[in-house]
Amino acid sequence: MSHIELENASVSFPVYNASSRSLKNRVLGLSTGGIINKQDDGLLVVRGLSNVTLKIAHGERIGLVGHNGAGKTTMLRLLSGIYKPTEGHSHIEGQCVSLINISLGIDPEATGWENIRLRAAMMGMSKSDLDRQIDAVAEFTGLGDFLNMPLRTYSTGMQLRLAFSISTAIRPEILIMDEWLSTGDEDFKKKADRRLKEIVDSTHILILASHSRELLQKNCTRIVWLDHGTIRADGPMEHILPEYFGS
Ligand SMILES: Nc1ncnc2c1ncn2[C@@H]1O[C@H](COP(=O)(O)OP(=O)(O)OP(=O)(O)O)[C@@H](O)[C@H]1O
Repeated sequence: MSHIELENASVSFPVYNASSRSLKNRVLGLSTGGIINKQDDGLLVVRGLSNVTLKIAHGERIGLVGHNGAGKTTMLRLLSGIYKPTEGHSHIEGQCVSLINISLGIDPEATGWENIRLRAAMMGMSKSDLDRQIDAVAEFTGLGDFLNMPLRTYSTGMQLRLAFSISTAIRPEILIMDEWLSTGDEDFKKKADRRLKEIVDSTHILILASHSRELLQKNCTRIVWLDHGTIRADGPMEHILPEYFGS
Protein backbone atom coordinates (compact mmCIF):
# COMPACT_ATOMS: atom_id res chain seq x y z
CA MET A 1 0.00 0.00 0.00
CA SER A 2 1.38 3.40 -0.96
CA HIS A 3 1.53 6.11 1.65
CA ILE A 4 3.42 9.27 2.54
CA GLU A 5 4.22 10.78 5.91
CA LEU A 6 5.82 14.08 6.79
CA GLU A 7 6.66 14.73 10.41
CA ASN A 8 7.61 18.26 11.46
CA ALA A 9 9.33 18.60 8.11
CA SER A 10 11.02 21.86 7.12
CA VAL A 11 12.88 22.81 3.97
CA SER A 12 15.23 25.80 4.21
CA PHE A 13 17.34 27.34 1.49
CA PRO A 14 20.51 29.12 2.58
CA VAL A 15 21.18 32.27 0.55
CA TYR A 16 24.86 33.13 0.43
CA ASN A 17 24.96 36.21 -1.74
CA ALA A 18 22.23 38.43 -0.28
CA SER A 19 22.71 41.31 2.08
CA SER A 20 20.67 41.25 5.26
CA ARG A 21 21.08 44.99 5.83
CA SER A 22 18.13 45.99 3.69
CA LEU A 23 15.88 43.35 5.26
CA LYS A 24 12.93 44.71 7.14
CA ASN A 25 10.83 42.70 9.49
CA ARG A 26 7.83 43.71 7.46
CA VAL A 27 8.63 40.94 4.94
CA LEU A 28 6.69 38.80 7.36
CA GLY A 29 3.60 40.79 6.63
CA LEU A 30 3.85 40.30 2.87
CA SER A 31 1.38 38.09 1.12
CA THR A 32 4.00 36.50 -1.11
CA GLY A 33 6.86 34.09 -0.45
CA GLY A 34 8.11 31.93 2.35
CA ILE A 35 9.72 33.23 5.51
CA ILE A 36 13.14 34.93 5.44
CA ASN A 37 15.20 34.34 8.56
CA LYS A 38 18.59 35.55 9.64
CA GLN A 39 20.65 32.95 11.49
CA ASP A 40 22.92 33.78 14.40
CA ASP A 41 25.94 33.65 12.09
CA GLY A 42 24.32 36.25 9.82
CA LEU A 43 23.46 33.81 7.04
CA LEU A 44 20.11 34.42 5.39
CA VAL A 45 17.79 31.46 5.04
CA VAL A 46 14.51 31.24 3.14
CA ARG A 47 12.12 28.78 4.71
CA GLY A 48 10.11 27.20 1.92
CA LEU A 49 8.31 24.89 4.37
CA SER A 50 8.17 25.08 8.17
CA ASN A 51 7.24 22.24 10.49
CA VAL A 52 4.80 20.45 8.25
CA THR A 53 3.11 17.28 9.48
CA LEU A 54 1.00 15.42 6.95
CA LYS A 55 -0.23 11.89 6.34
CA ILE A 56 -1.37 10.79 2.90
CA ALA A 57 -2.99 7.37 2.56
CA HIS A 58 -3.47 4.99 -0.35
CA GLY A 59 -6.30 6.21 -2.58
CA GLU A 60 -6.13 9.88 -1.67
CA ARG A 61 -6.39 12.67 -4.25
CA ILE A 62 -4.70 15.74 -2.80
CA GLY A 63 -4.84 19.28 -4.16
CA LEU A 64 -2.25 21.82 -2.98
CA VAL A 65 -3.26 25.48 -2.97
CA GLY A 66 -1.66 28.67 -1.69
CA HIS A 67 -0.35 32.10 -2.70
CA ASN A 68 2.78 32.61 -4.82
CA GLY A 69 5.71 31.35 -2.82
CA ALA A 70 3.51 29.55 -0.27
CA GLY A 71 5.59 26.40 -0.66
CA LYS A 72 3.65 24.27 -3.16
CA THR A 73 6.58 23.44 -5.45
CA THR A 74 8.83 22.85 -2.45
CA MET A 75 6.18 20.49 -1.07
CA LEU A 76 5.89 18.64 -4.40
CA ARG A 77 9.65 18.18 -4.48
CA LEU A 78 9.67 16.98 -0.89
CA LEU A 79 6.82 14.54 -1.54
CA SER A 80 8.54 13.15 -4.63
CA GLY A 81 11.82 12.66 -2.78
CA ILE A 82 13.77 15.25 -4.83
CA TYR A 83 14.30 17.25 -1.61
CA LYS A 84 14.99 15.78 1.81
CA PRO A 85 13.71 17.77 4.79
CA THR A 86 16.43 19.98 6.29
CA GLU A 87 14.70 19.32 9.64
CA GLY A 88 12.13 16.67 10.57
CA HIS A 89 11.31 13.49 8.67
CA SER A 90 9.70 12.29 5.47
CA HIS A 91 8.71 8.76 4.58
CA ILE A 92 7.53 7.85 1.09
CA GLU A 93 6.25 4.38 0.28
CA GLY A 94 5.47 3.73 -3.37
CA GLN A 95 7.01 4.29 -6.78
CA CYS A 96 6.71 7.93 -7.61
CA VAL A 97 6.64 9.84 -10.89
CA SER A 98 6.78 13.59 -10.90
CA LEU A 99 5.45 15.43 -13.92
CA ILE A 100 6.91 18.78 -12.84
CA ASN A 101 9.03 20.60 -15.40
CA ILE A 102 8.69 17.92 -18.01
CA SER A 103 9.07 20.53 -20.70
CA LEU A 104 12.83 20.52 -20.26
CA GLY A 105 14.69 18.67 -22.98
CA ILE A 106 17.56 16.75 -21.49
CA ASP A 107 20.44 16.90 -23.95
CA PRO A 108 20.07 19.16 -26.98
CA GLU A 109 22.90 17.42 -28.84
CA ALA A 110 21.45 13.93 -28.34
CA THR A 111 18.87 12.49 -30.74
CA GLY A 112 15.21 11.94 -29.89
CA TRP A 113 15.85 8.22 -29.32
CA GLU A 114 18.77 9.00 -27.00
CA ASN A 115 16.71 11.54 -25.10
CA ILE A 116 13.98 8.96 -24.59
CA ARG A 117 16.57 6.63 -23.03
CA LEU A 118 18.02 9.43 -20.90
CA ARG A 119 14.68 10.47 -19.50
CA ALA A 120 13.63 6.87 -18.88
CA ALA A 121 16.82 6.32 -16.88
CA MET A 122 16.20 9.53 -14.93
CA MET A 123 12.70 8.32 -14.04
CA GLY A 124 14.15 5.04 -12.78
CA MET A 125 12.67 2.88 -15.54
CA SER A 126 14.54 -0.44 -15.92
CA LYS A 127 16.27 -1.26 -19.20
CA SER A 128 14.00 -4.23 -19.86
CA ASP A 129 10.88 -2.10 -19.26
CA LEU A 130 12.17 0.51 -21.64
CA ASP A 131 13.12 -2.05 -24.30
CA ARG A 132 9.57 -3.34 -24.15
CA GLN A 133 8.02 0.11 -24.37
CA ILE A 134 10.33 2.23 -26.46
CA ASP A 135 8.59 1.57 -29.78
CA ALA A 136 5.23 2.54 -28.30
CA VAL A 137 6.76 5.70 -26.81
CA ALA A 138 8.29 6.62 -30.18
CA GLU A 139 5.01 5.96 -31.94
CA PHE A 140 3.13 8.16 -29.45
CA THR A 141 5.45 11.12 -30.14
CA GLY A 142 4.48 11.10 -33.82
CA LEU A 143 7.94 12.48 -34.59
CA GLY A 144 8.95 9.83 -37.15
CA ASP A 145 12.39 10.38 -38.68
CA PHE A 146 13.00 13.37 -36.42
CA LEU A 147 13.75 10.87 -33.65
CA ASN A 148 17.11 10.35 -35.38
CA MET A 149 17.87 14.07 -35.28
CA PRO A 150 19.40 16.01 -32.37
CA LEU A 151 16.88 17.63 -30.05
CA ARG A 152 18.13 21.12 -30.85
CA THR A 153 16.53 20.80 -34.30
CA TYR A 154 13.07 20.37 -32.72
CA SER A 155 10.46 23.07 -32.25
CA THR A 156 9.21 23.64 -28.69
CA GLY A 157 6.06 21.67 -29.42
CA MET A 158 8.09 18.77 -30.78
CA GLN A 159 10.26 18.73 -27.65
CA LEU A 160 7.13 18.69 -25.52
CA ARG A 161 5.72 15.76 -27.46
CA LEU A 162 8.89 13.79 -26.77
CA ALA A 163 9.02 14.71 -23.08
CA PHE A 164 5.33 14.00 -22.57
CA SER A 165 5.41 10.62 -24.32
CA ILE A 166 8.23 9.22 -22.23
CA SER A 167 7.22 10.87 -18.95
CA THR A 168 3.78 9.31 -19.13
CA ALA A 169 4.87 5.83 -20.24
CA ILE A 170 4.94 4.62 -16.63
CA ARG A 171 1.89 3.91 -14.48
CA PRO A 172 3.17 5.27 -11.16
CA GLU A 173 1.84 4.45 -7.70
CA ILE A 174 2.30 8.07 -6.65
CA LEU A 175 1.74 10.80 -9.23
CA ILE A 176 2.91 14.36 -8.60
CA MET A 177 1.88 17.17 -10.93
CA ASP A 178 1.70 20.95 -10.97
CA GLU A 179 -0.43 21.45 -14.03
CA TRP A 180 -2.54 19.55 -16.47
CA LEU A 181 -0.03 18.76 -19.19
CA SER A 182 -2.06 19.51 -22.23
CA THR A 183 0.68 19.96 -24.76
CA GLY A 184 1.13 20.17 -28.49
CA ASP A 185 -1.24 20.84 -31.36
CA GLU A 186 -4.93 19.89 -31.36
CA ASP A 187 -4.31 16.31 -32.50
CA PHE A 188 -1.67 15.61 -29.93
CA LYS A 189 -3.62 17.38 -27.18
CA LYS A 190 -6.52 14.97 -27.54
CA LYS A 191 -4.46 11.85 -27.11
CA ALA A 192 -2.30 13.50 -24.43
CA ASP A 193 -5.47 14.34 -22.46
CA ARG A 194 -6.69 10.76 -22.70
CA ARG A 195 -3.36 9.36 -21.56
CA LEU A 196 -3.04 11.78 -18.65
CA LYS A 197 -6.55 10.94 -17.48
CA GLU A 198 -5.72 7.21 -17.55
CA ILE A 199 -2.66 7.79 -15.37
CA VAL A 200 -4.50 10.04 -12.93
CA ASP A 201 -7.29 7.45 -12.63
CA SER A 202 -4.99 4.51 -12.06
CA THR A 203 -2.48 6.07 -9.63
CA HIS A 204 -2.76 5.13 -5.93
CA ILE A 205 -1.98 8.65 -4.74
CA LEU A 206 -2.39 11.89 -6.68
CA ILE A 207 -0.83 15.17 -5.57
CA LEU A 208 -1.68 18.15 -7.72
CA ALA A 209 -0.62 21.75 -7.06
CA SER A 210 -2.70 24.24 -8.97
CA HIS A 211 -4.20 27.72 -9.06
CA SER A 212 -7.15 26.39 -11.08
CA ARG A 213 -10.32 25.81 -9.10
CA GLU A 214 -11.85 23.74 -11.88
CA LEU A 215 -8.87 21.40 -12.14
CA LEU A 216 -8.78 20.88 -8.38
CA GLN A 217 -12.53 20.31 -8.20
CA LYS A 218 -12.39 17.73 -10.95
CA ASN A 219 -9.44 15.71 -9.67
CA CYS A 220 -9.07 16.13 -5.91
CA THR A 221 -10.99 15.01 -2.84
CA ARG A 222 -8.79 16.60 -0.18
CA ILE A 223 -7.20 20.06 -0.23
CA VAL A 224 -4.09 21.16 1.65
CA TRP A 225 -3.83 24.95 1.84
CA LEU A 226 -0.31 26.29 2.30
CA ASP A 227 0.44 29.73 3.63
CA HIS A 228 4.01 31.02 4.11
CA GLY A 229 5.32 27.46 4.26
CA THR A 230 2.86 26.12 6.82
CA ILE A 231 -0.45 24.29 6.53
CA ARG A 232 -3.27 26.75 6.99
CA ALA A 233 -6.10 24.29 6.33
CA ASP A 234 -6.45 20.64 5.39
CA GLY A 235 -9.79 19.00 4.69
CA PRO A 236 -12.42 17.86 2.20
CA MET A 237 -12.36 19.58 -1.18
CA GLU A 238 -15.96 20.86 -0.81
CA HIS A 239 -15.05 22.70 2.41
CA ILE A 240 -11.63 24.11 1.67
CA LEU A 241 -11.98 25.28 -1.93
CA PRO A 242 -14.82 27.77 -1.26
CA GLU A 243 -12.84 29.04 1.72
CA TYR A 244 -9.71 29.52 -0.38
CA PHE A 245 -11.25 30.89 -3.56
CA GLY A 246 -14.28 32.52 -1.94
CA SER A 247 -17.69 31.03 -2.66
N1 LIG B 1 16.17 27.27 -4.55
C1 LIG B 1 15.66 28.18 -3.72
N2 LIG B 1 16.45 29.08 -3.10
C2 LIG B 1 15.95 30.00 -2.25
N3 LIG B 1 14.65 30.10 -1.96
C3 LIG B 1 13.80 29.24 -2.56
C4 LIG B 1 14.25 28.24 -3.48
N4 LIG B 1 13.16 27.54 -3.90
C5 LIG B 1 12.09 28.08 -3.28
N5 LIG B 1 12.47 29.10 -2.47
C6 LIG B 1 11.60 29.94 -1.61
O1 LIG B 1 10.69 29.10 -0.94
C7 LIG B 1 9.40 29.71 -0.89
C8 LIG B 1 8.39 28.73 -1.47
O2 LIG B 1 8.59 28.60 -2.88
P1 LIG B 1 7.75 27.60 -3.79
O3 LIG B 1 8.39 27.59 -5.14
O4 LIG B 1 7.61 26.31 -3.09
O5 LIG B 1 6.33 28.35 -3.86
P2 LIG B 1 5.00 28.01 -4.69
O6 LIG B 1 3.89 27.88 -3.70
O7 LIG B 1 5.24 26.86 -5.58
O8 LIG B 1 4.81 29.35 -5.50
P3 LIG B 1 4.14 29.68 -6.94
O9 LIG B 1 2.66 29.55 -6.81
O10 LIG B 1 4.56 31.09 -7.14
O11 LIG B 1 4.77 28.74 -7.93
C9 LIG B 1 9.51 31.04 -1.64
O12 LIG B 1 9.65 32.08 -0.70
C10 LIG B 1 10.78 30.92 -2.45
O13 LIG B 1 11.42 32.18 -2.49
